[in-house]
Amino acid sequence: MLAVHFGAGNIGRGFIGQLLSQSGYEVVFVDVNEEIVQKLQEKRHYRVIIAGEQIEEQHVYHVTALHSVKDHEAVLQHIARADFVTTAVGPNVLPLIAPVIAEGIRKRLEVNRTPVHIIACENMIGGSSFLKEHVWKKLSEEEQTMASQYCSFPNCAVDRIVPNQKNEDLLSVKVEPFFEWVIETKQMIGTIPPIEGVRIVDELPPYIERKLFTVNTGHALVAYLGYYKKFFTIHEAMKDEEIYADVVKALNESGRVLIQKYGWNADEHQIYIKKIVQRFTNSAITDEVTRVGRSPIRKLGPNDRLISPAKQYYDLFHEIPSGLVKGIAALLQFDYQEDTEAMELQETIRQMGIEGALSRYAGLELGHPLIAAVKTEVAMLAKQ
Ligand SMILES: NC(=O)c1ccc[n+]([C@@H]2O[C@H](COP(=O)([O-])OP(=O)(O)OC[C@H]3O[C@@H](n4cnc5c(N)ncnc54)[C@H](O)[C@@H]3O)[C@@H](O)[C@H]2O)c1
Ligand SMILES: O=P(O)(O)OC[C@@H](O)[C@@H](O)[C@H](O)[C@H](O)CO
Repeated sequence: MLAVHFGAGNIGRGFIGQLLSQSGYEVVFVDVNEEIVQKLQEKRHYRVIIAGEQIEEQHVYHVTALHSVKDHEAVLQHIARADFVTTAVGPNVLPLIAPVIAEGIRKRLEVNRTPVHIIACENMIGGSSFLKEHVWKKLSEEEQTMASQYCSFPNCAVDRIVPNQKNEDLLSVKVEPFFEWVIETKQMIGTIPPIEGVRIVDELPPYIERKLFTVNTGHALVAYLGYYKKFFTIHEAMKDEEIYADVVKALNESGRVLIQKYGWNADEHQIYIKKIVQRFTNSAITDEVTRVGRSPIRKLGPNDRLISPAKQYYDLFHEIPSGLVKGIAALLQFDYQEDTEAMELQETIRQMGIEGALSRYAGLELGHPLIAAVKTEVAMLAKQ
């Protein structure tokens, strides 16, 4: 059994690769980082350090790697044989890897007419569908028709906090104990081969929105408010009583939307929120606010973790969700110089103002009541 996984980074090694390997798959990572690729080829093994109240080590075997440009032909051959093709490269990179996946599918159609599941494990709604759109652009109509019989792109939600790594050896990954991987079966071709620990559901939207609008919404608030107050890590920022209270407030707002929209049980959702808030306080991992706040333009998107729940809240309840609005205001202050999106966002705010930036990146129409609320919150933050 073979899995080809694009992106041997934090979540790739620390979660997807680990689960696939433990489920009996030979895992071939594909990456552009030559150092990581070489080390994986050499060692064919790495450690996952599970850091909670206790520290536990798990060993991941039967892994290797290919360079996505230098080993192009080998990547295609592996896609042609794989049972799974998975990705964890970041939403903005999916269009860049789509051409090689399309070529791999083309090769596969020549030599192997069995189903393959192509799954984007990214923090976004409809990640695999988005990848499919880009792959399809590279195939002819005839190839698309053939590929439709064998290649499915099930959407999924993945959850495990994996910080940037600072270990002695390059391949080890320190992760939190919690994990969740939910895959949607709708429109799947054939049955999904078993992967240990994966939950299979008919319809993904309730699960991906619950994850993105709780874990990632809360995480974004801690990151941006923490950065604003000059905290270095997420767990340090969570010790600030005001930030803690702001996170809980915003999660109750997104929770109100999720409960109303999907019928989640209110008491169970409170337990879910508590568990997530507790995960953010884990001091056994060092997760920098700048990692969690990375790519603020992506995070300001209309379907992403702050704007989508805020807009849905306003549309459903005709009230301003002041906790979520504070998170958006804090995002607009994120001026981390090493983050190119943060720099672009700051430049846009300088040129077009907050209203212009929210209209351009968040898709809020000029005059939307959320814009005025964000502006008020930005002014309040400035007074602190
Ligand atoms: N880290 C987490 O806690 C976490 C949890 C859940 C989901 N995710 C999602 O997983 C994705 C990856 O996040 P991450 O934290 O692992 O990031 P990361 O930067 O650690 O890993 C991304 C990897 O992709 C590789 N890459 C970049 N361009 C590539 C290309 N063209 N071809 C092949 N590989 C390429 C990079 O070299 C890197 O190794 C993101 O969408 C993120 O939202 C992350
Ligand atoms: O990966 P991003 O940039 O979309 O979001 C940053 C973090 O919130 C994220 O990586 C979480 O750690 C992860 O989603 C937990 O499952």
